[in-house]
Amino acid sequence: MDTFDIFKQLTAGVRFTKKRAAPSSKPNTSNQVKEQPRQLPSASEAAEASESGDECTAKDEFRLLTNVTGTAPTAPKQKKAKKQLSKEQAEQQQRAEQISALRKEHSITVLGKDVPAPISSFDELSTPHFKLLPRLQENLLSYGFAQPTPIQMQALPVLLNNRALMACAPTGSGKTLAFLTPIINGLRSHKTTGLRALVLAPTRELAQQIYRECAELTRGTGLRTHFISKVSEARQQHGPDCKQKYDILISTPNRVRFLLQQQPPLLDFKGIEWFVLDEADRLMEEGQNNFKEQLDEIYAACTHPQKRVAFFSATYTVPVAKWALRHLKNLVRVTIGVQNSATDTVQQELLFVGSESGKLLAVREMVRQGLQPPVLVFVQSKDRAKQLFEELLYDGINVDVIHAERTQHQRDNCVRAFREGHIWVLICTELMGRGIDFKGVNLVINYDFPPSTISYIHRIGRTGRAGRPGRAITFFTQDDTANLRSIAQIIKNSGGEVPEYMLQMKKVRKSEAKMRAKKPLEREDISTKIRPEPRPTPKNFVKLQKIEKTEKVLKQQKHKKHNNLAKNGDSNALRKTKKLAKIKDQIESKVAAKGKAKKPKKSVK
Ligand SMILES: Nc1ncnc2c1ncn2[C@@H]1O[C@H](COP(=O)(O)OP(=O)(O)OP(=O)(O)O)[C@@H](O)[C@H]1O
Repeated sequence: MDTFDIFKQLTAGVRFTKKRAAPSSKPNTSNQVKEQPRQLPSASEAAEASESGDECTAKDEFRLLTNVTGTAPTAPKQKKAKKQLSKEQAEQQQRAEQISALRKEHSITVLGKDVPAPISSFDELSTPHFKLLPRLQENLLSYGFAQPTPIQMQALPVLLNNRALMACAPTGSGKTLAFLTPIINGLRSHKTTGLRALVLAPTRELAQQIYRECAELTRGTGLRTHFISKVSEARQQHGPDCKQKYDILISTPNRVRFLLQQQPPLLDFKGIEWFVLDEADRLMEEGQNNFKEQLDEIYAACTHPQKRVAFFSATYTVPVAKWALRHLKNLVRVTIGVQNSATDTVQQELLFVGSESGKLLAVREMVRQGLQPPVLVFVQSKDRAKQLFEELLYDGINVDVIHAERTQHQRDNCVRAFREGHIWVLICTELMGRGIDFKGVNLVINYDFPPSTISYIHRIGRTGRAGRPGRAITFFTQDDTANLRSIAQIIKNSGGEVPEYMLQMKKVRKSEAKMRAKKPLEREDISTKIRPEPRPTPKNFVKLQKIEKTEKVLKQQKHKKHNNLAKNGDSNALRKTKKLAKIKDQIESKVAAKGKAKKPKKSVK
């Protein structure tokens, strides 16, 4: 009598039901692997194994039905009968275990049915299973990367198998390459039919950066990529008379929507086969001044029945995941590490600076002790960016500033100068918080406390990219304590040290956190100057400057008339002078009135 017969006798008359084991919260721990010889399956073998669903197999578990009354004695603990596996089954099981081990090693978590196996080297992409274009493979290898990053390991096979993807991986972990490679491979060669791939990013700077990477990767493939810089030029580049047809378009939602809304529309998205969102959670944000509405319109214009959709970001919010689950068929979700966490290559510090004026003192002290450029400094608004720029400029620091009020040309120059090392300290707003890949940023200073944990993760992710070490210092004052606890928690989760009291602080209500994310704190101006009189608001200031300039011109005219060099314009000039003097008076009295209502500014010196 073998174990099976004993088991049968003991359980006679008892009904069993089969239940799947609850999914583990930890990635891939269900198939605990004993030390295997570290030989990985080839990509095609691995893909087959995982397509057969092996990595999803949960342990079967028998559960006695509670309402069954039976006379059978309680069965003593039996050893589970070991099923004899065929050679083929044993090989399959071994492959599945290796896949699971590879995922575990790189903290890859997958959700979805029959998720393709990860690759462990770029060479695997040239196997017949993936059919990577030889030229694309060449371009990929020309980067000289030793191996794919974890997100590339898993996202590449998923997208090359034409699955919808929602990918979450830390900042600076190579997500751009993970979505561009499958697009290029899918399109294969140039066609004159028009646009077939659309990549959207929240800022022009990020879209331009993706465009540059795409131009590198498409070298020699014949594929044509376009980046919409100015909508005014788009008519020639995309209008009905345009002869040049592009395959891939990279842009921001507002530019694309504007072109779609023209009559007739300047873009045709019927042929879009690849729809990719970088910084997807930002693009899916709802509400005023957010992208969701524009995105809905653009998505609706992409009517190709087989379009592939991919979302990438370092952070995700619940509504985005819900949207993806509702709208995307055959979705695979990939997470590297812990969702919504900071990259562990950044050494993070929180620095109490007492008050607003303490921030300037802290920066100056850091400069005195020796800053290691390049340094990025984040402030919460363009006005504050301008103020800090003025201060640091007078300190003789090689500094520049980038914000939405600067012209596109100025913004481009600024980014270029920072990339090339001509600028050492770049002051920026949230505009540069996401996606921008400045190589080798040594330090990020959060001069103004980030409005949310999501913003914190992206801002500090401008350093410590592609496995390099980085450092981030976040200033805080008494006014910033509301978000302090959650950011301290992020630091702790990524291996940093924070004082215990911060973790014990009271949690803020969700509604308050949301409000803070939308509306930053009002802060005292950044200034060390003693200003006896309030400064005019920037708008009035520009107006006054203009008036003063015109007055100067009129004065010159008057002088010319006096010398009999000009015969006209005398009465005109007089009238104009009077009018300007009146406007000037009005502005100055307005500014003075505002100043009385305001608190007098504190000064550091
Ligand atoms: N396999 C790789 N090995 C080493 N470096 C890589 C690899 N793939 C990409 N990189 C480099 O890593 C850097 C960051 O890549 P990328 O900008 O795509 O990051 P990201 O994940 O999109 O970051 P973010 O979330 O901040 O947008 C780039 O400079 C890129 O060239």
